Amino acid sequence: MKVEDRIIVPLDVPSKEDAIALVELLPEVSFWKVGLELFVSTGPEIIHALKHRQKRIFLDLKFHDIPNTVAGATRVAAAYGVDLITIHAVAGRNALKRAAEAAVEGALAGGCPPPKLIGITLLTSLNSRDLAFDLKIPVELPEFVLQMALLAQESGLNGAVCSPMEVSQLRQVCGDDFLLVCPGVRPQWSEQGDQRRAMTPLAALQAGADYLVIGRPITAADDPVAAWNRICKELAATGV
Ligand SMILES: O=c1ccn([C@@H]2O[C@H](COP(=O)(O)O)[C@@H](O)[C@H]2O)c(=O)[nH]1
Repeated sequence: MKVEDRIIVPLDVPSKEDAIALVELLPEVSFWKVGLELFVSTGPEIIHALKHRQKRIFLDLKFHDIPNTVAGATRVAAAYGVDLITIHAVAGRNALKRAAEAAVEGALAGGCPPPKLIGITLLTSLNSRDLAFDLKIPVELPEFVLQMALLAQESGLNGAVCSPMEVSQLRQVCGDDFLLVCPGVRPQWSEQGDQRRAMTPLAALQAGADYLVIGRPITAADDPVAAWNRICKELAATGV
């Protein structure tokens, strides 16, 4: 796969019009992420619009609820024919297992291939201090992320979302077939914003990430096309 096809760009915008404007501005982006803001605004309309343009879709709604509710939401989302769906691993083993079953049922009902389900381990906007002092989780951050990834894997999910800082450990323990998707990716020339566990695109890929999620360094740049080209050029130059 070409390196640019391993970059997922989030459509973190408030309307369908804004989203389509970005998609048309960046025709070389093949994989787009639809998150909470856009989906709350447009519902499945944006999914249909992206599919109509032959784009791959990461539906990042981060389901986190009781098993019956997570399963119901996953079943409906899987029928849209999206490629990736996120569920918080802390929803628990039963919710994750029910989601894995529901994804297959939903895809069958929608007549499309089942999406890959990936578990959120720990949001990349959180650091060790947040984990220990605010969330009161008495486990070192890398260990917590690993345990959440293993829970996702044991429950039948296809992969996990983690920061580039944990990807190498997860790759080693979870194996090559477990999909690792990394937000918290920042080129050296961009601002960190609210990301707390960030690394560069090259470092994330070298550590073993399958996909990178890179948003504001591209979409909030003065010239998004130039920012996209710069990231792709920098990666291509390294031969990753
Ligand atoms: O742990 C997570 C899970 C999801 N995200 C999402 O990724 C993008 C990152 O956007 P940037 O603009 O590159 O920060 C965003 O849509 C988040 O909802 C994450 O950042 N961390």
